[in-house]
Amino acid sequence: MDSMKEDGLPLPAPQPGWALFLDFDGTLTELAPSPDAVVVDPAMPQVLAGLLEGLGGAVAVVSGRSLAEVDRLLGVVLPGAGVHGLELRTHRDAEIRPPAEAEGIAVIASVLTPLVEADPRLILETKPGAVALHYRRAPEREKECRAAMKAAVAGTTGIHVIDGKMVLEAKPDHVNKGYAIENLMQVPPFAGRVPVFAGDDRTDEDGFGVVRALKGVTIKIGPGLSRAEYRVASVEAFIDWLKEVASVLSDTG
Ligand SMILES: O=P(O)(O)OC[C@H]1O[C@H](O[C@H]2O[C@H](CO)[C@@H](O)[C@H](O)[C@H]2O)[C@H](O)[C@@H](O)[C@@H]1O
Repeated sequence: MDSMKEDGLPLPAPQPGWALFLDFDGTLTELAPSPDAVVVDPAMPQVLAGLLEGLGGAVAVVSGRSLAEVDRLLGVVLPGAGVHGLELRTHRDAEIRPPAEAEGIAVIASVLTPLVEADPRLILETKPGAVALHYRRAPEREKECRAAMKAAVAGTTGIHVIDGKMVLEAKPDHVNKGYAIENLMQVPPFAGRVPVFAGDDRTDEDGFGVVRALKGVTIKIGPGLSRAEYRVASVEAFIDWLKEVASVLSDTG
């Protein structure tokens, strides 16, 4: 296992043989008080189009959100993985491979509903095969949210809770972002390329582990312990770098 560090190397020079895997929240957009409040840089569709062209289509989004949500917010359809790898879409025009029935998720959501109904600052986000309890607008309620989520998941099987940024998510055990990247790396146009994964969150660490094992490039956005090798301070600086990558690759391509 690679060690966790608070710092990292400055971002590397772009390479045409990369396969680029991008987290969404905290990587392609600044975090916002609620999932619906994020604002995507209006230049993003053009930047992504440039990256797709420069990297032979090997650009994917790997998000905790559903792919339908990411498509709507980005305004561009990319190959990728949603709900931490539960949903997979290997090509831009392929159908989303739907998650297998996650027994228990509906039960967890119904157990948590009274808590959220009693405090409008809390948000229950239901996704295909997973459910997230957000406490960003009520950080002082973190402990109660943890206890409620733990109680809701007790008695279900094959489901565990992951810690995101002011969110607790219940999802099936068998998937994570590392699994998603491994799957995408087996199909064209990703196969045979060097994987590059950028993310900001604890849930991205599984992806960093897999990409490091594949001798790829791992990029952490913002502060916090990470096993990523490279580090960039902010979403803004990362998006500037993506713009530069798109421009360099179009000049050399
Ligand atoms: O894997 P990601 O694409 O980074 O998605 C992780 C989770 O992101 C969203 O929640 C986070 O962003 C919200 C909007 O900025 C913020 O309000 C919340 O506190 C963050 O945890 C999303 O709502 C989740 O479904 C994703 O799993």
